[in-house]
Amino acid sequence: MCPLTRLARVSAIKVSVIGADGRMGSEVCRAVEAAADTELVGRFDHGDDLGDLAGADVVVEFSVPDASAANVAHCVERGVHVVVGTTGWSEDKLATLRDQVGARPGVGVLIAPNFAIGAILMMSFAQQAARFYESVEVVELHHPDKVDAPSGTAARTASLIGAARREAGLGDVPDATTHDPDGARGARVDGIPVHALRLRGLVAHQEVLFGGTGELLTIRHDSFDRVSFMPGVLEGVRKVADHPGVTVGLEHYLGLA
Ligand SMILES: NC(=O)C1=CN([C@@H]2O[C@H](COP(=O)(O)OP(=O)(O)OC[C@H]3O[C@@H](n4cnc5c(N)ncnc54)[C@H](O)[C@@H]3O)[C@@H](O)[C@H]2O)C=CC1
Ligand SMILES: O=C(O)C1=N[C@H](C(=O)O)C[C@H](O)C1
Repeated sequence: MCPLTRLARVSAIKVSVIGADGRMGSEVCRAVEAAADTELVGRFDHGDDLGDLAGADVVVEFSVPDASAANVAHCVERGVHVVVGTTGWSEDKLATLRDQVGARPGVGVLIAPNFAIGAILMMSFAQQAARFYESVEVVELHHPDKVDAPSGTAARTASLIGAARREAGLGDVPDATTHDPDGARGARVDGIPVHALRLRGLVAHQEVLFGGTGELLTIRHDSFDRVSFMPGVLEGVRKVADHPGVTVGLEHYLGLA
């Protein structure tokens, strides 16, 4: 860390939250207010003028997939670091963001499909296991108010598994299905079947099932409460300034990638 950055960190990190009235945004506001080294300076939601972002050093963005890219671009243009939890970051959107951030050297953007430490480990374990199993499917389970499917976590998990399988020279997952008019076999992400369940009472859950001859390995993670995401969000807020450019996945801040 450069001496100037260390000096700046003596005072609390000024944080604004976009999507502050939402389930995650409101939890983030509470966590930022409760932490000794962060100060909540701004709360923004749909229809608000983001302006100078209330003078924030770091913005935390949890809105909706259709709005996130424009919100993040607004922050980057003003030289403000951003920690993004919103889903829906396609390769195209990421490429545009990388260009925007490239024009603002020193600005850091963290895009994390999931901030829960157990979910990050689940993805890492799944990536490790992928080359050993002929079959794999991802099942994500969420609250029924979630607007996107499959979840960002499931899509990322499937992409990591797909890449690991290709690297290991594995072919397609075995599946004799020829007749599935209603899509009962789920979606495919990078060739990996992904199934999305929506049930009242749930928060955020995922199973990754690996099948081999005579055995099944199941890796499961459950977030029972949105507080599970907060240590990861705060870690992102503390470290984003030290990671200029665009980073996808909190694992890169945790020494796991
Ligand atoms: N990365 C992670 O660990 C997690 C990510 N998420 C993701 O975060 C996002 C938000 O999830 P929830 O908080 O459950 O949704 P939510 O629907 O409760 O909150 C979204 C908020 O964004 C606001 N909003 C809508 N359009 C906006 C705009 N143009 N500018 C600013 N604010 C706007 C809404 O009014 C609402 O208050 C989703 O994409 C979800 O998948 C959710 C949980 C954990
Ligand atoms: O909408 C949610 O709730 C969640 N969204 C993220 C996702 O789509 O992966 C993270 C977590 O699963 C909760």
